[in-house]
Amino acid sequence: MYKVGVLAIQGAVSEHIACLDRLPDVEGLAVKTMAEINQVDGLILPGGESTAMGKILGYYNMLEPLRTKIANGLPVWGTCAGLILLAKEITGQPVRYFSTMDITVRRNGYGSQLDSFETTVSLPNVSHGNIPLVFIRAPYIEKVGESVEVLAKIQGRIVAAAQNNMLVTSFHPELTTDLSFHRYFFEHFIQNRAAK
Ligand SMILES: NC(=O)CC[C@H](N)C(=O)O
Repeated sequence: MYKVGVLAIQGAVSEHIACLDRLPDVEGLAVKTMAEINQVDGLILPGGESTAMGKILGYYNMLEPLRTKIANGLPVWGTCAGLILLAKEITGQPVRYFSTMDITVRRNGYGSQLDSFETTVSLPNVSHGNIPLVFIRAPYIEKVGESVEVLAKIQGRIVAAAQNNMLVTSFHPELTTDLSFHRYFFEHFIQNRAAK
């Protein structure tokens, strides 16, 4: 049984856990402390509000130790606000959080009119069927470094990417019934890594 944590500070935590628990061999756990994070095989940074999560992580002195764990290879998947926490650059704002992934992200990148929308995409590398995507005040990735793999683009904008042990999506797979991205994170970032 693999343990996958969901950082339970704020945001869409229980939805991710429900998806993880539907995967064979996976137990989803809400994690709040470094002691709890040290027990898991992988970590999801959920959607929510990156500013609030960053402040609380700072308040509990978790930014540095968690950054070190991610830099040392902890498999991590940032959805939406979680993507912002991992980005090295955030357009128009000086504050950075873990700053481990070589991407430049634009917060609330779809503006007020298209604050939230849904679409579907075909990503043969991730799943055979069409994948439903839910965007909620979503960021998008403006620029990626050389060692970043772009996984998905919508309307010409990068919305999913990977680098080493890090996966990011600007949408919310945990708000759909489709498990493609949860399975992809588990199989490619956690299970394969453990087998190496
Ligand atoms: N759904 C989300 O996670 C939204 C992210 C939020 N707009 C932020 O900037 O942190």
